[in-house]
Amino acid sequence: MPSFTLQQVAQHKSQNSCWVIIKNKVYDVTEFLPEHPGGAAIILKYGGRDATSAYEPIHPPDALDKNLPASKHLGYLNGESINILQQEKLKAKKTKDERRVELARQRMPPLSRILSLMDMENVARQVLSHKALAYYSSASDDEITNSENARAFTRFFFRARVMRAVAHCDPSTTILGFRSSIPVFVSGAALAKLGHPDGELNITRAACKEGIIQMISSNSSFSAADIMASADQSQTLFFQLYKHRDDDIAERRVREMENLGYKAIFLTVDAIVAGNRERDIRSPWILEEQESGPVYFASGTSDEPKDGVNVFGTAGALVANDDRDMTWEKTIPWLRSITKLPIVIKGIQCVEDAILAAEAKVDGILLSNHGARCSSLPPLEVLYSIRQQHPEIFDKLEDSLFSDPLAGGIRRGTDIIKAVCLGAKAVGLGRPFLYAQSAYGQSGVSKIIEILRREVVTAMRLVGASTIRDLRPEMVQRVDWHPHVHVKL
Ligand code: HEM
Ligand SMILES: Cc1cc2nc3c(=O)[nH]c(=O)nc-3n(C[C@H](O)[C@H](O)[C@H](O)COP(=O)(O)O)c2cc1C
Repeated sequence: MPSFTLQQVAQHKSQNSCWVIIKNKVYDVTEFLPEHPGGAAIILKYGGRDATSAYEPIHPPDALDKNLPASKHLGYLNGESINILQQEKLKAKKTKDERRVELARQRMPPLSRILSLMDMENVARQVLSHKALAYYSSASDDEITNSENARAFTRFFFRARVMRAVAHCDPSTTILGFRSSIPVFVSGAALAKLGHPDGELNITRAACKEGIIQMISSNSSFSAADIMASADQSQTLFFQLYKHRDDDIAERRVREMENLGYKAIFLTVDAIVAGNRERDIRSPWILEEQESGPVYFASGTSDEPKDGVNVFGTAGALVANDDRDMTWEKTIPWLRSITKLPIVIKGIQCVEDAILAAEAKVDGILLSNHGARCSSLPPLEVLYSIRQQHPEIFDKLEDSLFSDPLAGGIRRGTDIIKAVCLGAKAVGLGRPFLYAQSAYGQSGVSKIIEILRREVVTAMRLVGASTIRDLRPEMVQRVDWHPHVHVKL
C-alpha cells in the first residue's frame, strides 16, 4: 500500500476531495460524506488531517471496514509523518476539561471505600469528561421521569416474613434459561469507550468473573465480534438490536449475531427516535465557553450555526436509520422467520403492550423507559399494574424481565428484590455499569456486582427468602403516602 506525508493528505480537505487519517491510515471519504450518519460537516472539519481522537471513542472499530470500500483505504502515513503526529499530540495544549479529569483521576478513592452504587456514581461524575457525563447521565426533557423512576421504589415496602431458615441463601437464577449468579444483567448501553479506553470489554470480563449476563448495545463502541472474542467460551451474551429500516441489512445483522454466538435478541422499541436530552445537546457549548469565555447574542446578525443545532445530541444520529414502522403484525413474524434465538421486546411501557407482546408469542419483555430517556411511567409501576390487572401475563411469558430506572432507580439490592417479588425474572442496569467501568475499569464493574450480590442476599434473608423462588408478590406492599393537602378556598 502506498504511503503519504501529512502535506499530501492536507491537500484533500474539501467536499470535492476529502481525506482523513485514522490510526495512521489514510482514507478517502469524499463519496461517503453525504452518507455519514453524523453529517458531512463534522467529517469535513477533520478533512486533510488526523481525526483519530474524534473518531475513536464513538465508532466501532469495524465501522470503516464495513462502510468504506477497500479502494477508499488509500494507504498509510509515512514514518516521519507518524512521528510528527505523535510529537504534536504530546505538545498539544490540554483543554480545561482534560486537565480537570486528569486531576480528578489522581484523587480517586481506593475501591475498598466504595460501599454502594451511588458511591461509584459519585466518583464517576468527578472523573468523566464533560461530554461523556452529559451523554451518560442525560434524560428526557426536564429529567423528571428520571427522578420518578427512582422515587417509584420508595412507594413499595417489604412485608417481611420471619422465623424462616435463611442461613443458606442462594440468589442465583436463570434468564431465558441461562444461569446468572444474581437476578441482574447488564442492559445494553451505547459508547462505553467514551468513559474508558477498554469500554465494553471491561464489562464483558467482569460479567464473566461474576457470573452475570451482558447484553451488548447495537451501538457499542467495540464491535460485536471484538466483544465476543474477549468473552469466555462459557459466557452468555445477549444482543440488543436497533432494527435498521432496510430489512435485508437488519437480517444480516441478526444472522451475524447468531453466528458470533449471541444467545438472544433484545429488540429495542422505545427509542425509534432519540429522546430530547438537553444536558447532552448543551455539552459542546459548555465546553466551548469553558475554553474561550461566554458567547453572547450578536445583535443585528444571524448567529444561527450554518448546519443548525444538533438537537439529537451524542449518538442521536445513531438511530437515524432505524425502522420507525415496526408493528406487532409485521416485525415479530419477520424476526421469528430469520432467527431461532429467543426474542425479547425491550421497551414495553404499559400493560396494553405487555398483553400484545404475550399474544405475539415473544419469549420475554423488558419493561423499560430507556433509563428515562423517554418520558413514560416508571417501569416498576408498569410491573405493578401488570401484577394487579393481568397476572396471567407472567405465565404466558417465559421471561417477563424488568429493567430500568436511572441514576437512583435500581441502585440497591432491595430495589432488585422488590421487582423480583412483583414478578420480574431479573433486572437490567445501564448507567451503573458505564460509571463503574469509566472510573475503575474491569475492577469497578466487578465491585458493583459484588455490592449488589451482598445487598441482594441481605434483602432476601431479611424478607425470609432462601431462594429466588421464595420471593412472592405478597412480600411487597405499595404504600402511597400522599399528603392530604387541604386547600383553603
Ligand atoms: C471516515 C471517517 C470518519 C470520521 C472522521 C468521523 C467523524 C465523526 C465525528 C467527529 C462525529 C461526531 C462526534 C460527536 O458528536 O462528538 C461522528 C459521528 C458519527 N459517525 Fe462518524 N466519522 C467517520 C466515519 C464514520 C463511519 C464509517 C460511520 C459508520 C457508518 C460513522 C458513523 C457515525 C455516526 C452514527 C455518528 C453519530 C454519532 C452521534 O450522533 O454522535 N462515522 N463521526
Ligand atoms: C448512556 C445510555 C446509553 C444507552 N444506550 C442504549 C442502547 O444503545 N440501546 C438500548 O436498547 N438501550 C440503551 N440504553 C438504555 C439501557 O439499556 C437501559 O434501559 C437503561 O440504561 C436502564 O436505566 P439505568 O441506566 O438507570 O440503569 C442506554 C441508556 C443510557 C443511559
